[in-house]
Amino acid sequence: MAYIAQEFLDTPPKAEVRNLDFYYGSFHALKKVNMLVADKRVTALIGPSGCGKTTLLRCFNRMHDLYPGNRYEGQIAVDEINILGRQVDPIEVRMRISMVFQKPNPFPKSIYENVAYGLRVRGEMRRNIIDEKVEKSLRGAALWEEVKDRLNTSAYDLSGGQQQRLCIARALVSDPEIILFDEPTSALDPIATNSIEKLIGIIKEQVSILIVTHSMQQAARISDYTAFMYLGELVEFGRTQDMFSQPENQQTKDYISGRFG
Ligand SMILES: Nc1ncnc2c1ncn2[C@@H]1O[C@H](COP(=O)(O)OP(=O)(O)OP(=O)(O)O)[C@@H](O)[C@H]1O
Repeated sequence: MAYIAQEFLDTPPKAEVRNLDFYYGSFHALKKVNMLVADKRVTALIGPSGCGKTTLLRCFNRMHDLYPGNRYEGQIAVDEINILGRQVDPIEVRMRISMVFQKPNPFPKSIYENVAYGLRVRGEMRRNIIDEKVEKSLRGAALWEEVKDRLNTSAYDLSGGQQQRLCIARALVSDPEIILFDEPTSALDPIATNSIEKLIGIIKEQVSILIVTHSMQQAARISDYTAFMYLGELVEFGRTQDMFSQPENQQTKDYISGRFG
């Protein structure tokens, strides 16, 4: 899809994907993707299985760098700096842009240590600062009241929904500018899903959010903008309301109405 004008958004773009191609070895997984991520808004990535949603999401925090043979071409500019640039440290990028995965994946540590870990690896040693930030992040993830009296117990003793909120607290602790969510509720029941969706609505007041979802209802409920992908291309990008009521592209229309995928 061609370049999207910044004026299209109701807030300035936090990130801008420009002519992005991505290759897994010789497999061309993303093809000239252009997209905007509006500041303090939720952008949903939708499309049939294998279209490249997760691949695109992972470009944003340089996850692909962990495997040899992967290659990017093009740019993802965050505040006008290309985070795919060779001079940019991927570890730095992952502090600014954190990720929450499909399955809750707490570390085999206490609730407290799960959140504190991100601070410790950055060299934070001051106990009072760590305490403060752990509490703030757990509050931000709507988990504090449930765990404040058992911070030193194992994260594995939490329910799936609580574990996912713990992972959100872990993502929040580095004060990220963008949070990437890869199907964050697909392993959760409807009640836990509802609480994560509500939470995303609150977090977006502070942070820009990009979310991959297979649920059209979820995209419609929580996102402000939606990007529809197909076979590695970004086919349509628009305001979620418009996209779901009057998609411009026939493929988008077919997908949204459940006619394929
Ligand atoms: N590590 C890899 N090596 C080679 N090809 C890969 C790799 N990971 C993904 N692919 C391929 O890249 C394409 C896009 O995959 P991706 O996981 O991004 O799709 P997706 O839209 O997120 O799918 P789903 O909705 O099923 O999670 C697919 O054809 C997939 O087979």
